[in-house]
Amino acid sequence: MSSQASPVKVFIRIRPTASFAHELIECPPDQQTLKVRSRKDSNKGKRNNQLSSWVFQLNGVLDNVSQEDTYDRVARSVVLGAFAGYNGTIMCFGQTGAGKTYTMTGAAETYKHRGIIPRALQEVFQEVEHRADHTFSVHLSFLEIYNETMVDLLSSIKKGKSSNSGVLTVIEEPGGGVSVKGLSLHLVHNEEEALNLLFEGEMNRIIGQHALNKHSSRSHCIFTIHIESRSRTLSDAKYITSKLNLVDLAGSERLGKTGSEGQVQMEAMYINKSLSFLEQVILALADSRREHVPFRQSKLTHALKDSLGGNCNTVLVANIYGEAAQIEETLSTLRFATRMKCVQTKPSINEHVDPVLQVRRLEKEIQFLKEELSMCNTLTNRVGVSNEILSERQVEEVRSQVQRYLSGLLDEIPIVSITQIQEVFAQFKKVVLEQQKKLREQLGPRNPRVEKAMNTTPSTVAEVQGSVGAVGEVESCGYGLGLAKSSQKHQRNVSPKPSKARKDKQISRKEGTVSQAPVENTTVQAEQPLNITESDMTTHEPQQQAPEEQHRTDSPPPKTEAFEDFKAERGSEINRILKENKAVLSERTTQLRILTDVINTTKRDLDYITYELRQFRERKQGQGQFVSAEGEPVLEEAELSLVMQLKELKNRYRQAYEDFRSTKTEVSYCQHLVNQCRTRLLTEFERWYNESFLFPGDVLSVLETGPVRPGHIPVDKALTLMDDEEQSDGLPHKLHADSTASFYNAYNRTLKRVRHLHTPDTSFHYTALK
Ligand SMILES: Nc1ncnc2c1ncn2[C@@H]1O[C@H](COP(=O)(O)OP(=O)(O)OP(=O)(O)O)[C@@H](O)[C@H]1O
Repeated sequence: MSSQASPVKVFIRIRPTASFAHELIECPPDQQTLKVRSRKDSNKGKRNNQLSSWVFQLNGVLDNVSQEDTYDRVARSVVLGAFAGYNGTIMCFGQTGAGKTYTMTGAAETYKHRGIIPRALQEVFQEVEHRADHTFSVHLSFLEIYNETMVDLLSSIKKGKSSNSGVLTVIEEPGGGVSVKGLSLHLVHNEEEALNLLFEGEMNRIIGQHALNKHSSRSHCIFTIHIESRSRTLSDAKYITSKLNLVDLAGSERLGKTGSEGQVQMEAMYINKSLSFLEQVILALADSRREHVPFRQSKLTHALKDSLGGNCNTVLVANIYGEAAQIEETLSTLRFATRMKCVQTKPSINEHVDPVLQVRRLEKEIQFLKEELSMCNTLTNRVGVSNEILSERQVEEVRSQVQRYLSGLLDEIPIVSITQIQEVFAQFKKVVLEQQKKLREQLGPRNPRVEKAMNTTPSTVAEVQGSVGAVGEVESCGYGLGLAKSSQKHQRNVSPKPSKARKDKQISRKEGTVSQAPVENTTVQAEQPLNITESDMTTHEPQQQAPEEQHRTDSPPPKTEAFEDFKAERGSEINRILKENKAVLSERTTQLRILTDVINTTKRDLDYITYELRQFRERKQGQGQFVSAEGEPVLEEAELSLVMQLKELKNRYRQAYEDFRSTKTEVSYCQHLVNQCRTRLLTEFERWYNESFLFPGDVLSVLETGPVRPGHIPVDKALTLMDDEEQSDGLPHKLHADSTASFYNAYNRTLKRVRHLHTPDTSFHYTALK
């Protein structure tokens, strides 16, 4: 539970005395300030006449305050906080004989002078009685730390709950709290039982005698009240716990003042040492820059770890003398108290869930839901529907249904109940996993990339089955997944849906006069110049994916999308070259068409003039021949004109035919380049797609040793594409495939050379390449 930091509350309690040093200690009426003066120069260790003064701001100064008022001001809120689930710690600190035990336990012989512990016990049991809507259990423990040894002050009491009868050890709990393993816990039902234990423990405390206190406590004591509270009204598995640590620390003492000797002196050394560790912990806690707090240095600081730096409401009572003789120790105590004020704790409610009750509650809820479901089924005439866990026989029946469904013997699996549906899914999953396993075995030794590809869950069982040793789904534009059987041939026009790009092309064909011939069959036929088409400009763009392919999750992206991505990124350069080649091809094709028209027109004109000339000559034959004065035959003007026309047309025809032939060569060459680029684009895309989404390169090489899949050009062929072309196509220009850039440069250079070979007076000029 979230909590806010709150500082430790600090009170000063002054032991009443007849010789109160009014000139040195002043208690202003606000009861929260203490002014102290001292004549002693603490640096030099000797008295002088200079007065030093200090002002201490505290949460309360208890001067001549009764035990009852002390309890009310110091302890009441902490005790009541325990009923809300907050841990609380109240501890008394101070010089030996200053009144710590008096404050904490009080004078046992007088009821009126009883201290915080008996009053807290009284309050606890009063609250237990008042809070009838809760059940409480109260346990007590009483720990003494004497000369760095932990002692269970209630170990002599029978019936105590103890996790260990041997040595006591401080253990740290998961939430940051601490507990003492082996310390006995005693269930108490009322105040009296609790007080019995308190007094029993007090009796067992080690008491010593020295100059300042006849009954000096020689140990630190932690009396703990453990409270557990559960609601009677709510059938809740939640419950809260809290513990109240009531700590009576041993008093600091100056051996010179107490005159301790022997055992008491040794005890004093232990006490002072552990109090010094306590001061170090407080200093560390008060300094926000300190990362480490040395709690484990002593048993006392370790046992008080959660009281000092944990989720606890913590209050310190610093007990001091009012006499001038103890002013130095008083100042020392007040300085410690001031530091303690800087320590922050984070009180939070200790709420728990009882696992047994939780299970019981959930069982009840399940039962209730079952009854409600059964009622629902009855109301909707679904009698006999059971949502119980399926028996082995029923599971077997579902398995059989799934098998028959997968093999096509069963059209659908009837839905019977939720549990049956879940079992159907489980059986499907089994089938998928089995198929994956088989596939792995077929692909040979484990390969992380194969694993990755295999772990991509296919969308359907059929898909998995289809991919095992059989041809994959023939995707649009001839792309295939999986291995192709040798018997399976590629059918180019399988896909029923044209891609958007293809649709666009078809629209443009309608508008123009473009042939519908498929790409593979496109060749530029020199013998049929009039049939030159633009169909070779059609790209091999992938067609629309099948719908189920599009909606697959955890599967490779549709090839149409992937191809578009590929063209925009990885294959952008080759795609750009392809586009430019196609543009040049288009331009040359247009030129070729124009030349064809010119040739045809010229030929028609030639035929016509030839015919006219023949007619003219036939007519002339009957009229005789004109001759010149020298007797040479002379052409009439009309005949001469026809002859001149004929000559000119022949020249034009010859020139046009020459141009046509060279343009046709260019078209042929451009077409070849376009095909080459396209093949390369598709090959590289195919490889990229397979490597990126399907199989790693080494698997590909295995796959590609078999027959060529539909639309799939073997990778080794693709890689040696340029070499193959150099050897086999007989092109006059060498193509260098070091990179797409050099490829394109070579292409441009070739075109320029072809252009240069043409005579400048040709009627048809090449458009400059970009
Ligand atoms: N506020 C008080 N009113 C009346 N008597 C007091 C008060 N404070 C202390 N005393 C008396 O002073 C004596 C010493 O007190 P106490 O034993 O509580 O000191 P202490 O701090 O516990 O000493 P030590 O550290 O040596 O155990 C006791 O006789 C006690 O009754």
